Amino acid sequence: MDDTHRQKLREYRESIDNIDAALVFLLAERFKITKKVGFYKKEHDLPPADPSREGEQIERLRTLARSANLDPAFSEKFLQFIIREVIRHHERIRESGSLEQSPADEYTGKEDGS
Ligand SMILES: C=C(O[C@@H]1C=C(C(=O)O)C=C[C@H]1O)C(=O)O
Repeated sequence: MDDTHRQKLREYRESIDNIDAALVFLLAERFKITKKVGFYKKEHDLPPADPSREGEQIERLRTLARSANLDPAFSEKFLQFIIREVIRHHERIRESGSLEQSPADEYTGKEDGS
């Protein structure tokens, strides 16, 4: 690759790196608050998943995606991917009262403690 291409790509990639960093911080904040929701649900014996809330979020994000010129199907898949992980956390909190894995689970790579 010649220097011109290298320089141009470096410039674009700087911006990509900043955006990726922002995404990590945003996701960390989201998981911080969904963890609180998980403990609240456990305390009040509420189910980990709430499909009607999820349906509303998906509709809202699909509309936002369209207005931002982003593929609504992609935004839906992205949100569902995150929500699946949140529900997994809530199930773990409900069953064990914590999000931490035991050292043995970490060793075997198991996430359900089996
Ligand atoms: C965070 C919640 O729990 C689950 C996860 C959701 C999410 O990550 O947005 C939405 C609904 C629930 O299935 C919630 O009930 O608000």
